[in-house]
Amino acid sequence: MLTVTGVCRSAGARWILDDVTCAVPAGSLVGLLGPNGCGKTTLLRIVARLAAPEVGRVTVDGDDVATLSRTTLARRAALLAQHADTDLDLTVIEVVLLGRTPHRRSRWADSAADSAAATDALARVDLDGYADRRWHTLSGGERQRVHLARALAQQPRLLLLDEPTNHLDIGHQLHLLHLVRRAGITTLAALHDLNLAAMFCDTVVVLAAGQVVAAGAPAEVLTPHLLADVYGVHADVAAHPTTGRPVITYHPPAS
Ligand SMILES: Nc1ncnc2c1ncn2[C@@H]1O[C@H](COP(=O)(O)OP(=O)(O)OP(=O)(O)O)[C@@H](O)[C@H]1O
Repeated sequence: MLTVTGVCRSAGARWILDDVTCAVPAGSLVGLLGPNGCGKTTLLRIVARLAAPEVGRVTVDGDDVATLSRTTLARRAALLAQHADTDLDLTVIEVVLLGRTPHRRSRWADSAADSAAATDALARVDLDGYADRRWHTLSGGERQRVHLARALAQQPRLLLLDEPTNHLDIGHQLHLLHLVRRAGITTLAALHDLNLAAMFCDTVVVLAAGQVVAAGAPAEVLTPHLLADVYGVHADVAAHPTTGRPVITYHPPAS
């Protein structure tokens, strides 16, 4: 389980996260929503301890992340960053094996378990046969899937995803979120596509200007009123005939 309690973070003279409290129950997928610049990436980075909060606390399975060693935290939590890239001339399997770093017994050799975890992770993102391809020859969507494979190979208890469906075609967007949901890993995912969030997330947390303005089941939170308030858009929200989950149809802006 992930808990975030009273987290504040400033940049210059303003708060970019202002008293943020939220939780991701064990095994659930929580969508972190909100418009550009509302603080989603900053919050994910604080949970991954790439940035520190000025106030507040983050715990993973009961332990304050500030007290965990880098290796212990890396064994527990994997972050798929928004603009993950590498300039190194690596093959796909070498990138995926980077996810094994916190588990390695030897700095120099991959164990059978490392190789098995990496090969399995590549298959799960639908990239069998890509192991020996060079990273720089991959398309944007293929790179995104390799990065997810790296995070899965890390075998984390907590998965932090920053816009994981970026660059992916609709088939792979659905496949990725289905995969994440079925993996049963405690996951906090920043998402811009509200229909995908509604389809896959157990609950959603909506940030606006660094504050939590709504949290709960997608059907409770994703109302026309909230979409107008937070995103400034007009939309109809209907219940899916089979799942009951919200389906959003946007209206073009009035000219
Ligand atoms: N180092 C920094 N210095 C100044 N401002 C910053 C810094 N880091 C983030 N910000 C600002 O904090 C706010 C939150 O940024 P953040 O990247 O967390 O937003 P986001 O919700 O992930 O946005 P997006 O949906 O566009 O990716 C933005 O206004 C951003 O410009």
